[in-house]
Amino acid sequence: MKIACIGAGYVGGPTMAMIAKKCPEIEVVVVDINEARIAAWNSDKLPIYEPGLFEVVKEARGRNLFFSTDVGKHVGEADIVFVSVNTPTKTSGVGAGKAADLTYWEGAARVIASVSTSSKIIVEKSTVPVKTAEAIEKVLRRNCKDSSVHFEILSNPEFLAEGTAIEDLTMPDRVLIGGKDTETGRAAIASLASVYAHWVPEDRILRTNLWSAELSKLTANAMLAQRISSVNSISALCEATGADVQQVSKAIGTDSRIGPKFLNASVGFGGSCFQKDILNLVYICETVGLQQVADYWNQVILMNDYQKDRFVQRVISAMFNTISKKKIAVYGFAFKKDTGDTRETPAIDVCRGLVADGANVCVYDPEVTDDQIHADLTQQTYEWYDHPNPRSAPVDKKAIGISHDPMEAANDAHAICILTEWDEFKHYDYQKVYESMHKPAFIFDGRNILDHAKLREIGFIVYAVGKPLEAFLQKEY
Ligand SMILES: NC(=O)c1ccc[n+]([C@@H]2O[C@H](COP(=O)([O-])OP(=O)(O)OC[C@H]3O[C@@H](n4cnc5c(N)ncnc54)[C@H](O)[C@@H]3O)[C@@H](O)[C@H]2O)c1
Ligand SMILES: O=c1ccn([C@@H]2O[C@H](COP(=O)(O)OP(=O)(O)O[C@H]3O[C@H](CO)[C@@H](O)[C@H](O)[C@H]3O)[C@@H](O)[C@H]2O)c(=O)[nH]1
Repeated sequence: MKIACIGAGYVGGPTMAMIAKKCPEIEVVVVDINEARIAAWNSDKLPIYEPGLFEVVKEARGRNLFFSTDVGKHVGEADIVFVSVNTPTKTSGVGAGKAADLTYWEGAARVIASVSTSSKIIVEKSTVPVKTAEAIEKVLRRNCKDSSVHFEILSNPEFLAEGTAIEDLTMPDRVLIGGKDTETGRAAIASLASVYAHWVPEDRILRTNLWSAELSKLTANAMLAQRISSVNSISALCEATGADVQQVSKAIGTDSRIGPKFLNASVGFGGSCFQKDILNLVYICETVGLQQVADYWNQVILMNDYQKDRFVQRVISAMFNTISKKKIAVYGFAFKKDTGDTRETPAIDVCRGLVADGANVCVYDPEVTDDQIHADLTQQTYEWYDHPNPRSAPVDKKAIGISHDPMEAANDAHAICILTEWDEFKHYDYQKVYESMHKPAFIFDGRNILDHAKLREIGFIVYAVGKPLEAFLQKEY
């Protein structure tokens, strides 16, 4: 069996590496139009940072795992073609700011059609709107010159999270395969299931119809993001009342119907998926006339925007309503720990908000590159139609410092903002950090990862999301 995967990104690379590792008899080729990305996959410096990924790639690369820019050749030869291209939110035209942009998906489908001389199973790995399979099938059918070629489309959404991709792929909670309830549909599902069955227990391979699989992916992300927005909304109430959001999360999370995961209050959720997929869900609801359902899910995003903005307001008000010309160290720029990915990271909005109020930020992140930080903060980003962020304007490069040393970043600073939960932040010598800062020295813990009592003993004024406000902050706010 030969597998090709179109799209060598955060999903295509790790998922195919895992299939190649677990199925040595299957040839797996990951193809992409981005030459630099393919070159990086073929090198010792992979294009994405993901714990454990390099070991998996190294084991299979050159044996039965290959990375190539020759899209036509490898797709043409494959029995199964995974499509894991990007499906970002549309930024212009009908549905701008909400609908998924399927340009890359359709482009991939047209390539598949044009090079296919044998029948193939086409697997939707990208996250797509419900009914995409139907549209893609039409594109494939109408563009393939050989009428004897049959395309069977399956939906096999990916649930890995960045930072834990290898863990998630090694032991997935489930593998979801949606397909048609026809003879060829059932055969295709069985064929794809046999690939995963190399390492995934049979009872974790779920089979559904196409539309359920497509919708399950959007729903899973919406529900996960909703939990974060819910707990973040409660964090604001905790600060107003003296309750402690971590105690509340623990108390509710021990209820087995609620469960303990995804209840960490934070500066807001980021990442390339949650916002995009909820907007997509909202758009689908609107197009089928379900405005109340659309409004319900849109609120998850509005609450996330509120949380990011609330954090910036806290910083400003705590620091006597002026952060003009004050140096603020930002610890963490990635949207979560153990990744170098900054897509939709809350750090963008927070840094822009701080700079808009006159601060000089100095960013330290162990994985994100300087170029990425500069690009994220200085380039024009899309103004979301339904939730424009007043603090989202690009900022001047001069107001952004970047340091590769956390001690240096904090030196002469008035405040530190913790925006990513990198483990190393817990182990710094905060006594030394304190001594190098202006007084009063503030720490704004947007991830609740530090030892706040110890920091207060040292002399810091500490704000932590959803935790009881210390007297100093109550007076200032
Ligand atoms: N990032 C995640 O953690 C994650 C998890 C689950 C699902 N998803 C979904 O998976 C999809 C891919 O996400 P990603 O983060 O891997 O995106 P990505 O941007 O990292 O990678 C997509 C790749 O596809 C390539 N590409 C686009 N059109 C192409 C074409 N016609 N031919 C060849 N290559 C082409 C691009 O060059 C790019 O390298 C999205 O739909 C996303 O929503 C992402
Ligand atoms: O209790 C929590 C958990 C997460 N987050 C934040 O939420 C965002 C997303 O985190 P996470 O879901 O762990 O990472 P992603 O890589 O975005 O993974 C999500 O999005 C992927 C893309 O669709 C899905 O495949 C995954 O199942 C889904 O978890 C990050 O900013 C986290 O810091 C919180 O603030 N509090």
